[in-house]
Amino acid sequence: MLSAHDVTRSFGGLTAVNHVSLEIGPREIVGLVGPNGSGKTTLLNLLSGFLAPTSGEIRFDGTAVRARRAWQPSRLGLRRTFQLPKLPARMSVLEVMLAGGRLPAGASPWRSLLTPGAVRREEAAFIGKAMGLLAEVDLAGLADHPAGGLSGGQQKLLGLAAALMDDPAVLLLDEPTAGVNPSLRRRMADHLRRIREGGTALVIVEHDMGFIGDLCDRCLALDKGAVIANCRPDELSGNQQVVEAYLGRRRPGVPLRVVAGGAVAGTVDIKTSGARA
Ligand SMILES: Nc1ncnc2c1ncn2[C@@H]1O[C@H](COP(=O)(O)OP(=O)(O)OP(=O)(O)O)[C@@H](O)[C@H]1O
Repeated sequence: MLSAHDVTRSFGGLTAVNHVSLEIGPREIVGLVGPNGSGKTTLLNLLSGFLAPTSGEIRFDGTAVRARRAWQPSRLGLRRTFQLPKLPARMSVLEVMLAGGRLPAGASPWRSLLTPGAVRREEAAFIGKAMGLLAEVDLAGLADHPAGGLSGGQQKLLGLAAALMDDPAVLLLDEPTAGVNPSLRRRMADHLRRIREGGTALVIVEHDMGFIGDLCDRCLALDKGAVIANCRPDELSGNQQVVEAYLGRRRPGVPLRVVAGGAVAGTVDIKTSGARA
């Protein structure tokens, strides 16, 4: 459905994404993991049509995704969230939601004049959908508040809810759990599973390996811009290349610090901080 064909993206002399080819299938949940600076966000930007590749091509259902035509990726059914969302501060939470979706057909002035009852019903359904999505992320009570007044975690949740207004075919999420409290993280995981059941494929950049293990069917691990593993989340810790990417090359006698645990039994939490051997 969504695919990358030998995609490279450079910034000056730095190659952030290096000859990556991949395929995301319908209703798949795929995690993008890797150490800091390994190219995850750049790859997400490329897949979502937010950034153009230096070489190679991104395709969605056979159509080339064109970053230069800003409206095209979302028309195709690709939506994304940001690591640090920049929401219009003065718009209310509900207005941000309504701006996230395509307007009902009633937006046409002629239709509003000729069939006002039908238009009112469509608008009520549109607002009802927005309120339902806000309720899923505990923000329905803040619908009239300015979006700029929300906490960082709440702004991320609003970004997620707004991205769902159009029922995207593929939703790409950049670190969705950063700044979100643990109980809401669990609800977010349930919510993302329901989104998949509704027919949307998910690509998730995330450092929380418990969240990844809990949710993803498959993981792509990146190192220095290249894909070094394409496997189930529980297979990551047994992959020597992945372990070395996180921890650095093993010196003789220095144990690998891969710590079992995380949010779900059987998943593996690869600790990155201060762990370079
Ligand atoms: N717009 C840009 N201009 C120059 N260099 C960039 C730009 N965007 C990313 N890079 C560089 O590309 C490399 C990959 O960055 P990227 O943000 O994709 O990594 P990441 O895996 O998402 O990192 P993190 O986990 O820390 O968010 C880094 O060296 C980064 O400095």
